Order: sequence, then structure tokens, then C-alpha cells
Amino acid sequence: MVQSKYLTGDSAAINEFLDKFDVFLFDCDGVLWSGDRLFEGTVETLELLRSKGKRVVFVTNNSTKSRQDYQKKLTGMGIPSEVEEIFASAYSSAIYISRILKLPEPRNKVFVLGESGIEQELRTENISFIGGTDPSLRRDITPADFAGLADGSMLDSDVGIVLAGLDFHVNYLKLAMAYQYLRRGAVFLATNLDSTLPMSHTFFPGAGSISVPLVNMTGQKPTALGKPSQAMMDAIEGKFRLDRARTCMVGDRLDTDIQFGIEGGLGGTLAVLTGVSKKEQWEAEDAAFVPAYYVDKLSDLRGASS
Ligand SMILES: O=C(O)[C@H](O)[C@H](O)COP(=O)(O)O
Ligand SMILES: [Mg+2]
Repeated sequence: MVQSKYLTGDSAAINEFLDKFDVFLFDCDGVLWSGDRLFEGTVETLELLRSKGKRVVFVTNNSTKSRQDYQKKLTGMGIPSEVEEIFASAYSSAIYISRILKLPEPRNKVFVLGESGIEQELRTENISFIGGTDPSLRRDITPADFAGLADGSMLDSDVGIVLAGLDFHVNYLKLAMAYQYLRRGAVFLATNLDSTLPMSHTFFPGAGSISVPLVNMTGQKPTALGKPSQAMMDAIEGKFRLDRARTCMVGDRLDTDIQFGIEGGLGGTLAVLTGVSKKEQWEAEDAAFVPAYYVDKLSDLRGASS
């Protein structure tokens, strides 16, 4: 059975681990921070890696923010970054729609379940959309809505895609609209399928839990563009000419981050215990993915001799 090597407190093992890699792909929620609370030692740990000449790339499934929003958040937390070093699921979804799916106009409009991060990235790719943060949809469904959805008079005939991400304002009306578009043949996409969002030392509904009602109603599974989909890995490799053998994925979730790194053929994966997954999960006999290494928290890497 594959064993995960515990690095916390073992400076020789930490040095050996760091020497194996030139690039570190960092998940964000549950690794760097919990919501807006930065984990202690995160800034110093990233500074240590950069001082050793390591490239740091941020790879998040959280679709509520655009890459620009993330750059502002990182900078505000004392972590300098370039937009080019940030890959988020809203960005990879917009790229997929505009450059891979490429539905013929005008049927390439998107009905969005999600927040402004998705809207900003769709705008950047000149993709038209409705829904999302539209305040007119943040209300109870009415008898007129039932009638308008049934006869289609309330639907936009140019919508050819439903994109479901993390939506803090999801409601019955929006799910009903998304479902009607899917019944009419719209392509079903999801930014990511994380079941939960780690926040404030507990968990909240994740993006995957927003799209589940639509899966239940249609019997269809969406194409998901975040981790563990390799769409983001290919984009990162293309941008930075990665040597995958010298690249390590750092994450808190087995079925996104660690799976993403393993299926991407990276040289290694490092799990942290400050987010979703627990070590009992990868120590289980039937564990599907086992991180090559793990630490209690990211800042344990500072145990390396500088
Ligand atoms: O529900 C979600 O979208 C995810 O839990 C969350 O945002 C994951 O973000 P990551 O850990 O990939 O930064
Ligand atoms: Mg995470």
C-alpha cells in the first residue's frame, strides 16, 4: 500500500523534499487561508520558497473570484503575485467555453449559477451571459414564472450553456431556469465539483453542491473545468513550460488537489491538514489517491534549514 511521508518536524526530510521540485502549485482555500483568514506563517513560507528560486503558482477551484480579484486578495494578504501566476476555475471555464467548446453564435450565451468571478472571466473572453449576480433573480418564484418557464417566454433563446459554480445566492427560481435550459439542450458545465467549502473551521455547501439538484433532475453530469480536470494543468504547463517531474501540487483535498497532481503526472503531491481531507482518508485500504507527502500545516515547510 502506498505510504504518505510525514514531513512535519523533520528538517532533513523537508530539505530533501524541497530540493526535488522547481515549481509548487498551491491550492488556496484550506491551504493558504480559510475564507479571509490567512493561516499563520503562509507569507513567510512562500517567501522561503521564492528565496530558494522556486516558482509559485496559485491553482484554486473557488469560482467566486476572477484572477484579478485573487491577485488583489493575495497582495492584500502580503503575498505578491502576478495575474499570470493565478489559475482559477472561473478562468478555466471561460477559456473552455471561448476556445474549446466554441458554440456558434448566437447560441453560445451562458446561463450562470455563480458569483462575479465567473461573470468577470466570461466578459474578458467576450462571452455573453445572463443570471449570475443579477439581482432580479434573487426572489421567490411566482405563478407568472412557472407559466413563463413552461411556455419558454421567460427564457432567452440564445442560451446554449448552463455553467454552475459556487453561488451564495442560489434559489428555486434560478435552479428552475437552469433546468429548463438544460431540458432544451443547453450544454451542462460546472466550474468545479467540490462538495464543501472549508471556512471558519467548518464546512459549507461547495460548488458541487450547487449543481447537484440539476444532476438529480437531468440525470446528466456536468463537464467540470476545475481540479482534478487536467484542463487547468495543461494551461499551466503551456504557460510555464513545466517539467512535470519537478513540479509539486500542494492541496487540502484528496479528490481535487491530490488527484489533480497524481493524474497530471507531477513529480509529487503534498497534502496539508488545515482544510478538507484527513489523513485517515488516505491511510484507508481503499484510498483512491494518496499524497506522496503530508504536513500538519503549510508553514511546517519552514522547518527546512534556510
Ligand atoms: O466549493 C468550492 O468551490 C470549493 O470548496 C473551494 O472554493 C475550493 O477552493 P480551493 O480549495 O480549490 O482553493
Ligand atoms: Mg482547497
